[in-house]
Amino acid sequence: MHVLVNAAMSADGKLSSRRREQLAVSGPDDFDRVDELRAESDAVMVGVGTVLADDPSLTVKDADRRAARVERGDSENPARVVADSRIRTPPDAKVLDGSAETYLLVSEAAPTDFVEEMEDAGAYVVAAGEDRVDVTTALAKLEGDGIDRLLVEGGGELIFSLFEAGLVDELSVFVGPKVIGGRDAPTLVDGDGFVEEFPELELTDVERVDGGVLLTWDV
Ligand SMILES: NC(=O)C1=CN([C@@H]2O[C@H](COP(=O)(O)OP(=O)(O)OC[C@H]3O[C@@H](n4cnc5c(N)ncnc54)[C@H](OP(=O)(O)O)[C@@H]3O)[C@@H](O)[C@H]2O)C=CC1
Ligand SMILES: Nc1nc(O)c(N)c(N[C@@H]2O[C@H](COP(=O)(O)O)[C@@H](O)[C@H]2O)n1
Repeated sequence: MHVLVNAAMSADGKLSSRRREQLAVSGPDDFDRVDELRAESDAVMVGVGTVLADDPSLTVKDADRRAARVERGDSENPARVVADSRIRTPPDAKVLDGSAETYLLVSEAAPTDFVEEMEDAGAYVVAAGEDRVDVTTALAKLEGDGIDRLLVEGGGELIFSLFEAGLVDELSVFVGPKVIGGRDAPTLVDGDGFVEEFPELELTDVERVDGGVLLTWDV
C-alpha cells in the first residue's frame, strides 16, 4: 500500500484555529489539486476528530474526474476511512451518506450497539487494537480489501500515529499565506510528538500555489 499524507497548514504550521472548526487554508488551485489526489486514490482517510470538526464528505467534487474513475472500472468516489476507536462518528455524518463506501476503523472497546448502528448505516466496521485503533493492523486489513493507494487528509493526531508506525510513504503540504497561531491549535503532526528517531524526509518538489507553496516529500 502507498500512503500519501496531504494537508494544508498556515505559514506557522496550524491546520485550523484553536476553535478546531473547518478553516480553508488552501485556495481554489490547491483544493482542485486535492480533488485530483482523491480521484487517483482507492480510499481517503481521516480521524474522527476531523469528522466531528468538519463533517467532511471526502468525495471527488469534479464530475469529469468521477466519470473517469467509472470508465476505468472504479467506483465513482474512493472509499472513505475513519479512525474512530469508540465510535464517536454521528449517524448523520456525511461520511455515512452512501455516496461512497465507508470503513470505520474501531477498537475492541467500541460498544456493540454502536457497531450495529454503524453497520445499519452502511459502514464496514473493522476492529483493530484493544483501546485505540492499531493503524498497522487496520491498514493491513484495508490492503487485504484491495486498497492500494491511501490518501490521508488529517488531522494531526492521526498523522502522528501513522508516522509513529512508519506507515507514511509520501507527504504533501500546502503552506498557505496565513498566520493562525494558538498553542492549542492543531498542527500538521500532533500526538505525543517525537523526541528521537525523527522521521526523515527527502524534498522531491516545490511549487508556488494560491499565494503559498506546495512542498512534496518522500519519507
Ligand atoms: N487544514 C487541513 O488540511 C486539515 C485540517 N483539519 C483540522 O484538524 C482538526 C482535527 O484534527 P485532530 O483533532 O488532530 O483529529 P484527527 O482527525 O486526527 O482525529 C483524532 C482522533 O482519531 C481517533 N483515532 C483513532 N485511532 C487513532 C490513532 N491510532 N491515532 C490517532 N488518532 C486515532 C482518536 O479518537 P478516539 O480515541 O475516540 O478514537 C483521535 O482523538 C480540525 O480542526 C480540522 O478542521 C483536518 C484535516 C485536514
Ligand atoms: N487540502 C485542504 N485544505 C484545507 O484548507 C482544508 N481545510 C482541508 N480540509 C480537509 O478537507 C476535508 C473537507 O472535505 P469535503 O470538502 O467535505 O469533501 C476536511 O475534513 C479536511 O480533511 N484540506
